[in-house]
Amino acid sequence: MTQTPGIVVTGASGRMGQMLIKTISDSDKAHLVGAVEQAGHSWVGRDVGEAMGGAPLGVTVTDQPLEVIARAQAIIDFTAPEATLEFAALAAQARAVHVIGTTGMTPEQIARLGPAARHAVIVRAGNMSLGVNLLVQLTKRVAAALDEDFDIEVIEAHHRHKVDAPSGTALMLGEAAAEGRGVDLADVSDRGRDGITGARERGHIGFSAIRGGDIVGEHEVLFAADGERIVLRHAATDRAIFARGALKAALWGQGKGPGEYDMVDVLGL
Ligand SMILES: NC(=O)C1=CN([C@@H]2O[C@H](COP(=O)(O)OP(=O)(O)OC[C@H]3O[C@@H](n4cnc5c(N)ncnc54)[C@H](OP(=O)(O)O)[C@@H]3O)[C@@H](O)[C@H]2O)C=CC1
Ligand SMILES: O=C(O)C1=N[C@H](C(=O)O)C[C@H](O)C1
Repeated sequence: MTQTPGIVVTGASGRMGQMLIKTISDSDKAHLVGAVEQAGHSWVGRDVGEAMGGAPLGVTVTDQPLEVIARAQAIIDFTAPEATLEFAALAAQARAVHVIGTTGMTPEQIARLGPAARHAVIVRAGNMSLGVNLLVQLTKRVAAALDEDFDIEVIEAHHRHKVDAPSGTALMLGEAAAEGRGVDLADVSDRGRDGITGARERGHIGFSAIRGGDIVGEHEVLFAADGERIVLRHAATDRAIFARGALKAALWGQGKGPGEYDMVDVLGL
């Protein structure tokens, strides 16, 4: 029988880490070969299934990522920017597909993924769901069809624990709107308005972030003109959509040439 790809999950105890472990364990297309946490974490040395409060999965949580990545065909990584850069180097060494869901990376940190992508496949997206990646395409089309009489605003809402803003998804949507308009987002981006900001500048793309409760992730792209408004909206109600997308990316990357890819490549949108 052909063996399915073995996958390592980093940030195993995290909200996404646990969802990924469940998704991989339930899948017949891949199997879990490693679960990584930081040194000193209370889960290290325990069976990851038991640590999650369920049945044993036969995988012990480790703080030695290279040991498990060396035996894996893919690593799925929803952690934090500097950790992701370290995992990228290890995945490149092992020639394992590195699926990156981590958001909040600066342009400099993203550029530092370049050397790893010369040796291995990297699939990175601020949102791994089918719905959001479709919304990105729609945003690009709508922005291309409208002129600057329509003000573009990206509004996002997330749970109280989220540490980065605007969300990775909001930035993807902003980039798509800017691309549709044929402008560089860095030149037209309005972030964090407060105080006497002056009137809105024509052609700018604004961002607003709401944080509260257990909101999984909601995104709206507003095109507002005199006399009419268009609203494109996505609401995530279950983190499983991100985990399913990430697993799809890990499988899609098998046998692909080294390089940087995103979910538009994976989903063929
Ligand atoms: N692209 C997408 O579709 C999605 C992206 N995300 C992004 O994924 C990331 C994680 O989100 P979420 O699961 O909610 O966050 P959590 O805080 O619940 O989990 C983060 C995990 O990463 C671990 N971690 C943090 N720093 C390091 C490090 N230096 N080395 C190793 N492990 C580390 C944490 O360990 P510890 O507990 O020890 O701190 C924790 O287990 C965020 O950037 C979020 O925006 C989230 C959902 C969807
Ligand atoms: O931190 C989260 O939770 C999420 N992060 C991603 C983002 O920054 O857009 C994706 C999703 O919205 C959930």
